[in-house]
Amino acid sequence: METTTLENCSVKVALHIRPLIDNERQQGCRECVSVTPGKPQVQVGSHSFTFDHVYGNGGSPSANIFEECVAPLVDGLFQGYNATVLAYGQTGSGKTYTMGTGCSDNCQTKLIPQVMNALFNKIEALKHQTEFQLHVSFIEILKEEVRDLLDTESLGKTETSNGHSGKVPGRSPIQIRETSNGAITLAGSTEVAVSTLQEMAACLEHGSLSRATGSTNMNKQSSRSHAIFTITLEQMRKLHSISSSNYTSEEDMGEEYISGKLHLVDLAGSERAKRTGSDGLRLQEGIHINKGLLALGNVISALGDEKKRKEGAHVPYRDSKLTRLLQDSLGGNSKTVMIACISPADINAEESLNTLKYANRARNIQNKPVANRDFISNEMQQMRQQLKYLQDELCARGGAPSDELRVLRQRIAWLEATNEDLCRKLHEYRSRCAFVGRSEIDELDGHIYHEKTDGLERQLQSSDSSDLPMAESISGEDSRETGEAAKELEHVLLQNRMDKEMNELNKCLEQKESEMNLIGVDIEALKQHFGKKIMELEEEKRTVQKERDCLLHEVEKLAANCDGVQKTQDVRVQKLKALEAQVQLQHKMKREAEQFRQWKTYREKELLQLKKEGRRNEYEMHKLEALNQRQKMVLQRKTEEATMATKRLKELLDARKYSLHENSVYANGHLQPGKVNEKSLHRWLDQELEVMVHVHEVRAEFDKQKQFQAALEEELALLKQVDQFSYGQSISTHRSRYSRLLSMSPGVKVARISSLENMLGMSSVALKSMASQLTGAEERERTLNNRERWNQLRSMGDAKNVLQYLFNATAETRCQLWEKHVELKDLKEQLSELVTLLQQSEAQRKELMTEQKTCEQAAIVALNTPTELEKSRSLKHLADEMSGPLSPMSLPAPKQLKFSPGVVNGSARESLTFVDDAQKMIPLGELSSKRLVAIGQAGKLWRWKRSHHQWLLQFKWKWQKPWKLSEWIKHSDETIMRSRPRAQASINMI
Ligand SMILES: Nc1ncnc2c1ncn2[C@@H]1O[C@H](COP(=O)(O)OP(=O)(O)OP(=O)(O)O)[C@@H](O)[C@H]1O
Repeated sequence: METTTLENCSVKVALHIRPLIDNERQQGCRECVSVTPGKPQVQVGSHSFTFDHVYGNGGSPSANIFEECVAPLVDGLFQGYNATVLAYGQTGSGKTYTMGTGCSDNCQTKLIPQVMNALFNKIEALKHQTEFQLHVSFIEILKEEVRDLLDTESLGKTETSNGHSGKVPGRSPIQIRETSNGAITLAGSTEVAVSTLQEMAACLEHGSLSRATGSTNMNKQSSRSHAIFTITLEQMRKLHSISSSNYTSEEDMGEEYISGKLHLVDLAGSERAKRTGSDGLRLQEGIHINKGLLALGNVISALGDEKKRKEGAHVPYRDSKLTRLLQDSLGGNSKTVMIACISPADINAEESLNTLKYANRARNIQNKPVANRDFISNEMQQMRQQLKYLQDELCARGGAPSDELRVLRQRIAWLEATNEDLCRKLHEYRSRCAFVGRSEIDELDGHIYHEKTDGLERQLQSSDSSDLPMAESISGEDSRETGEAAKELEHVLLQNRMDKEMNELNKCLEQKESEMNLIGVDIEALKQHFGKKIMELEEEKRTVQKERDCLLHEVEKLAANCDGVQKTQDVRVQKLKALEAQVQLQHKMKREAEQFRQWKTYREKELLQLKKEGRRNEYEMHKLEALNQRQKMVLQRKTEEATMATKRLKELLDARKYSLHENSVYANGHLQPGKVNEKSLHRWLDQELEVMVHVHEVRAEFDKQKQFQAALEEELALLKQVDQFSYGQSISTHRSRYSRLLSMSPGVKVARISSLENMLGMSSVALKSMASQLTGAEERERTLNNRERWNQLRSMGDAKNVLQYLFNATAETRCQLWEKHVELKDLKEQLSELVTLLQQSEAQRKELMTEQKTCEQAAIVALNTPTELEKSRSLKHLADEMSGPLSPMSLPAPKQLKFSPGVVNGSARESLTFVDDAQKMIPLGELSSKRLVAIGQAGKLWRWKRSHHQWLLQFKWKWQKPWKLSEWIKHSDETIMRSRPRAQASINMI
């Protein structure tokens, strides 16, 4: 196989930004990717990237991808260049959508169907000079195993209950091999020969349906494997010498064999388990997907780094099956286009940035496209000569009869024309013949006619079925004879017909005349009969007219008599009408008054309602303002924290750069090894650890911020949807959670939406800045983790030193951890004590409430006390009961109050009872003995005091401050309420 090599050509990268999808819109996501107008350039936050093409979201229309990026590869395939189209991007970014590998209905806007169309159109155009053979294969890499998507048998067997692969007994898995000339092949994969577009489309559809997909939080139909659809085109092209001027003299120079492969790759998307919500099988798949993509990233990094490339650094193709299979496409002999797919949503900013960085790096990869051509000269030449010899011989044999053939053709044409003419005439005769049959032409004429027509028909038939010599016999003479006979026959027929018509008309005339004679008698009789009838009717008419005149006359007379009566009646009728009108007016007025009343009530109600609503809105507005304020403060705090963390991280990263520089200075021999080195190593290690901790901190802040943003977005989306909720199932499912939103008035809703959007904007900015720091830092961490971190250590001494330092640090950290553990345990114990205290104080509060009620009732009863004397007596009694000192002054003596000792629920209690005038006992409540004693001991003075016509029980607490009992209870309530959040916080902490 001879190969033609093109100059180095770099991997072309096209960026495809899909529009926001429904799911993202519902979450209230905003676009965070902007395209520079007229340039293939995009910005995400402070980052800017340039590609070969940018499609969607303000860039070129997506429909141009095929023409601008893929069609040149299809053309190259016909020249023998291998090609690869690679769709790369995070999960849900639109790779499958763009490629069309998930498309069962062969949608023509996707890339693979367009490739197939272009391929077959070109084959159709070239097929007269080239022989084509097409093969397709379709494989997927699922969990580091290559599966054949076109091998129905093995797929059927491998399918397990969860729809994913297992090993097939007896069938060896597909192996990746490298041929002697370095090409990568798949041993054991099915290669289906196709000759039509439909067959190829069927292969694509069939394989797409067999591909492993599953649902994740980020994509309902997420591809769980990397899929490669490969089209192999083989051509055998005839070569002709350039000097030949015309076709016949063109000299055959042999044939050229050209082959090319086009790989159409739809990668599975990178994913974060946290966001996809994957677990179990999906998580496993995700891990494998990310591993494959990481390996691809490493290959791209190795190839994209110019320095490494020049040094001929190792490219880790063998780290995964994916990179092994794409070896030709990345840095190999293929023409490659990478289509980097991203989502424009701010929620995906971090992932999109990663994709953009990788894609940007891929632009630096240099490929060396090679055309695969071969001249199969000798054997083919021989065969061609043989063919030519045979063709010549055929020509020599077939050349003589060509004149004869021409004459024969002319004859056939002439005969066909004659035949047509005769057929037309025959048709005319046949129709006339039918007419003759109907007019009952006499037998003789019929006989003549039939004989003639039969003769003619026979003639025609003979001419119809005649072969060539027979056809020659029908010459001009025969046709003249036929014409004369036809004219004769026509004339005879016409005559007969006219005779017959004449006879018939005569007959008709005779018949009519005889009828007229018969009818003539009857008409006279009928005339007489009807004349009589008319006379009778005229007479009757006259009689009826006379009767009518008489009756009219009588009516006129009667009318003249009734005139007086009529007048009175008219007056009455008028009065009645007036009355009726009055009544109706009254009714109307009543109705209107009623309507007015109803309207007024309705309006008043409405007004009330509006006022109520206004108040409610005002209240809501205040509440919302408070909420907005609170949330803004939280957001501000979070943003500040995030900014601080990001800033610290940035400082650390800068410091690390400096320390690396320091180390490398030492490594270059500028500094003396020894103490300085040791210290700088320790400093370096501290910084490394601190960077790790800060990356962790920023990541945690980032996640928190994202959660906060997600909550805001959810609320915003719901607020926007609220109006669309019909009172049905959706409202019932959301009501409990979002009743507050559902009952919001429009004004409040608008205010809330704008405040949410404001906050989202702030949050989006913070997220973007964190994402940009994080991607850089995490990527560096990954690289360092892989190999580079420990490159700082130059000797065993350094390594030991660092190890010792690390050991000390770990030991110290563990000791601190242990101390923290002990502290935590103490805290827990304190907390449980607090909880008990809380419970006790809650019980006390309840008890005090009951007491307050009892005392208040007692005070009310005391109001009815008749004399001061009785009051003081009664108070003395009360004081005795309470075993506390009492002031005798101004105390009421509620003779009706009685304390009686008793036991309730195992504790001593005093029942306070009111005895009314009829000596009826009315229970008022209970005071625990303990409480009474406590009050008695603590209180220095009890007194009843009259103020504002109300008796209130007061006592002095130990610090001599006078307290109302209700105030005292309130005070203890507040104490409990104050201690509650602290206790709750402690519980949460534990
Ligand atoms: N250009 C686009 N226009 C409209 N919708 C799109 C576009 N690209 C993708 N989508 C929609 O986005 C969703 C995700 O697309 P797709 O399945 O192609 O993503 P993917 O990158 O292949 O994901 P995965 O890696 O998980 O398989 C689908 O619902 C798809 O219809």
